[in-house]
Amino acid sequence: MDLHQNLIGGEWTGGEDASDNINPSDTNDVIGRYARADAAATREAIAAAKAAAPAWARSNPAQRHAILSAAAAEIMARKAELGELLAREEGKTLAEGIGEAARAGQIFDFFAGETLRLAGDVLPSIRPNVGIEITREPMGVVGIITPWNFPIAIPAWKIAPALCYGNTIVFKPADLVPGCAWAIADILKRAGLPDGVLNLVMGRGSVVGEAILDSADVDAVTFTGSVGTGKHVAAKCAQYMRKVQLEMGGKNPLVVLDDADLGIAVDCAINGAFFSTGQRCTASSRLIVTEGIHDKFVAATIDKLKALTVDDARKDGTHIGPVVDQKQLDTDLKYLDIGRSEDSANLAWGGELLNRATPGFYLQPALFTETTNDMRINREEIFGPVATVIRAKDYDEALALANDTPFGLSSGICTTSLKYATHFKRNAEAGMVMVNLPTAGVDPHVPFGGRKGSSYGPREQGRYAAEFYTTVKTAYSLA
Ligand SMILES: NC(=O)C1=CN([C@@H]2O[C@H](COP(=O)(O)OP(=O)(O)OC[C@H]3O[C@@H](n4cnc5c(N)ncnc54)[C@H](OP(=O)(O)O)[C@@H]3O)[C@@H](O)[C@H]2O)C=CC1
Ligand SMILES: O=C(O)CCC(=O)C(=O)O
Repeated sequence: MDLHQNLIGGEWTGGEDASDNINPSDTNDVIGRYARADAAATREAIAAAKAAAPAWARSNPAQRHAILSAAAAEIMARKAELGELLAREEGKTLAEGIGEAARAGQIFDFFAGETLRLAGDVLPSIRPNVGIEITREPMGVVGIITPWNFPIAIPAWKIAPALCYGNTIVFKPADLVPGCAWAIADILKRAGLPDGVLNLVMGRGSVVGEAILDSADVDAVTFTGSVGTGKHVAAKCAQYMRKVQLEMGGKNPLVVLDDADLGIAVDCAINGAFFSTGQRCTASSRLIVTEGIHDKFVAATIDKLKALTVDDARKDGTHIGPVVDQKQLDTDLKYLDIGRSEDSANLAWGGELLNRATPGFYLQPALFTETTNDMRINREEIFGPVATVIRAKDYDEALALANDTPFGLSSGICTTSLKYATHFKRNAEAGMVMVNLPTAGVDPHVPFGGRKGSSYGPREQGRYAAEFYTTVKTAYSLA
């Protein structure tokens, strides 16, 4: 079986230690073998990124544009193949996998354009004959640590802006999904990225991740993953006074008001809570529903859930693929038990393990009703196909419940009232607000991120990405 090596200083290298990339829809299916770097190899990658940094920082916008555009074009041209790889290694459905690959292409395309729009300010000083220039410079070496749930889009939305703004990279993808990460590195190398500008170091967080965090030569770290690891990353970065950006969990509410269009509300709930097997930090895990529509909404949602097909991610007709691995499945099952043990909570549908033609991590989507916001299933991120319904007496109570969470990533409302939609947009304590749309599923060219325990540091994506990937310089000169 082909060994996929790490990319360090422009050379494909390593692989003495390697892991099998396993298909969660069929655990007998090994996608390939992928190298696992150790701390020494990670330090080499950091040294390569450091050595490449001055030249890349001075590279001209046309060169960066050409490379990012070529990568975008190749990702787009290969979106079906890359989407299939994604579905095979992560368990998203084929349609979702292809959609995510296309999104990665759009992100590279966006930042290719941004290379040609880099700008600064020229200002007069309050002193006579003095001029001021405000410019943005790259941070230097950026450590990129990504999770398993968006194996191509999240690396794309960290790598593309890092390169656009002139940084070099040490990229550590999640150990569970090295396939898409390797494909991106391969595409960028062939697109003409100079040696050492992007270094791929696959392997474990406890080894590769720690080596990145422990290096004084890494100037900034961007991380997406769990709250626990995120806090650890932030603490380590503080020791080095290093810039850090964290995207972590969510416990995103979808408020459904009496005046909502029932069809839209149910579609938003099904999509937001259960698509991508609920493994999205933007998933609508809390459905907050007012009294007048509650019973109709629950009945219609369960009808739709009954019609969903849970099966092999790449099979025609599959709506929901498997859970990503045994560890995440165990977490989902643990929270199902926690929910079942709550006094009032009622597991109204789902939660059963499913057998399919191949051995995989198949779990029936689950809906708890009659839950209260203080239950653990409503406080803690589950990250699986499990959602809850919470009753609210009116809009004011629904808004208060929506905001009563340690998280603040995405918040949604289904209503036909302009008054409530407008009030919710202003008062939802979240980085992203959705009106009559699922809480998950965002555009590639606008800021992404949250508040409270969900995010830390500057926003990702769109032009706002410049805040993290650059540092501002103010230069004064006597005319
Ligand atoms: N907000 C989000 O988008 C995501 C949230 N999660 C949440 O996290 C839970 C657990 O998922 P998990 O994959 O374990 O999340 P982690 O936070 O552990 O993993 C995210 C990334 O951090 C790496 N990492 C782990 N430990 C360290 C460390 N000590 N230093 C540096 N990097 C490290 C991981 O490496 P490795 O390759 O070893 O995993 C991975 O690349 C999920 O159930 C879910 O609740 C998970 C994924 C995404
Ligand atoms: O909902 C989306 O489109 C993005 C979600 C995401 O980035 C995540 O779950 O990590």
